[in-house]
Amino acid sequence: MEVRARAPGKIILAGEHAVVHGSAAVAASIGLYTSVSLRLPSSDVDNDDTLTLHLMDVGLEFSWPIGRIKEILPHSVNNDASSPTTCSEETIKFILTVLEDFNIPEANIGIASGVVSFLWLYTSILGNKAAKVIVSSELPLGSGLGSSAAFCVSLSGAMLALSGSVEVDFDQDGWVSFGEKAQQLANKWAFEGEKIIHGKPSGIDNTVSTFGNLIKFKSGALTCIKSNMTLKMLITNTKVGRNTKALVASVAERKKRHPDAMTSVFAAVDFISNEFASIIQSSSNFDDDVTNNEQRISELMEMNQGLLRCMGVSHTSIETVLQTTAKYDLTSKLTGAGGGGCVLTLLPALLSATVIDKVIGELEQDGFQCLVAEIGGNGLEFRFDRRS
Ligand SMILES: Nc1ncnc2c1ncn2[C@@H]1O[C@H](COP(=O)(O)OP(=O)(O)OP(=O)(O)O)[C@@H](O)[C@H]1O
Ligand SMILES: C[C@@](O)(CCO)CC(=O)[O-]
Ligand SMILES: [Mg+2]
Repeated sequence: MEVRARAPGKIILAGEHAVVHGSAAVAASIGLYTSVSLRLPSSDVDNDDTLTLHLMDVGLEFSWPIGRIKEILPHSVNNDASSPTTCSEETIKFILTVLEDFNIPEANIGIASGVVSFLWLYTSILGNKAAKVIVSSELPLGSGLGSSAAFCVSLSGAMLALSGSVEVDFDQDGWVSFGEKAQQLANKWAFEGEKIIHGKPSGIDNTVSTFGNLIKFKSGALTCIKSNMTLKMLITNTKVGRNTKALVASVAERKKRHPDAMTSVFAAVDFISNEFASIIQSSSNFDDDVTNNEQRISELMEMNQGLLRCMGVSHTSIETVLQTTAKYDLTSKLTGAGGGGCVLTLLPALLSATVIDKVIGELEQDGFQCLVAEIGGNGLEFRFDRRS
């Protein structure tokens, strides 16, 4: 039997990093997905008694005999899909040493934490069943668009769908959402996966990937934002690689060194995110209101970027994007963990297509990659392939 699941990436409109320290943040899902195909053997002939993980985006395949899985992760014998549990530091370190056998190329070394996350989720949710799992993504990996969360959410969704622990309708055609209870459980498991990749995640990325749309998030609590404002953002990928875990840890270190100053920075971000959320929530479609709201949002983005600089997570490539877009009177801020990765630029509703083309042309000439993605679409979805 085969199930497919997909989960979207995200942009953070305001509040990244500060959200890890209890401030509010605003995020939206984007129409770029990570997809998982999970196939359990349907007959003994099919069953070669191995667990295989194929990561298409990096061209790597991992495979373990089920006997080895039981040795590495003995909890797989008594797994309980209904109660999400945290993988201990000790177990993470142990699995990382086991993965040394695969000689993961240096350029893809960050993938190891994704594989640990996969193994933890798989053995916790499906125990030690043989299976073939294939992951592919439309998202750039490690660029601030929530690829790690989309990875963990889509895996958790596919695994839960075949676990027997959530109700799923096998008879529906096309992509369907899970019921609320199953969504909550997938989100909790994905958070456990994110902990392995991020160290200390706030939970905003897995939450927006699971539930989709526009959300405000603070101290683990989600508020859905209903907005009729058409927010248009240009996403520019600086293509400078970075690692969210290291950046989150560096902000925590800075907070230890300057607790009062950093607490004030986080408090300022909290005000910015709350104001951002209330503007997009209350917006009307009258031209004057739209322009006024866009000006306010643009100022909040500028302030948020300044505070992200205070946290030490901007980068020369990000500053170059900011300077280029400023030439066209456009405001930008980094999105996600920063340190490279992606930058958002607000595209006002009345901005002409000619100007947009010019900005994109100039950014691409600098070697950056521009993406235009739909904001605020669906979250986690699944579908069954009845032929298998
Ligand atoms: N499609 C994928 N295939 C394999 N591993 C993936 C995939 N997507 C994400 N990962 C894992 O997630 C890691 C990247 O996560 P990281 O949190 O650093 O970046 P991000 O999630 O793209 O950005 P941000 O957290 O700032 O939104 C990869 O190194 C890998 O371990
Ligand atoms: C940098 C951060 O705030 C967002 C990464 O997309 C980390 C997190 O909230 O887990
Ligand atoms: Mg991430």
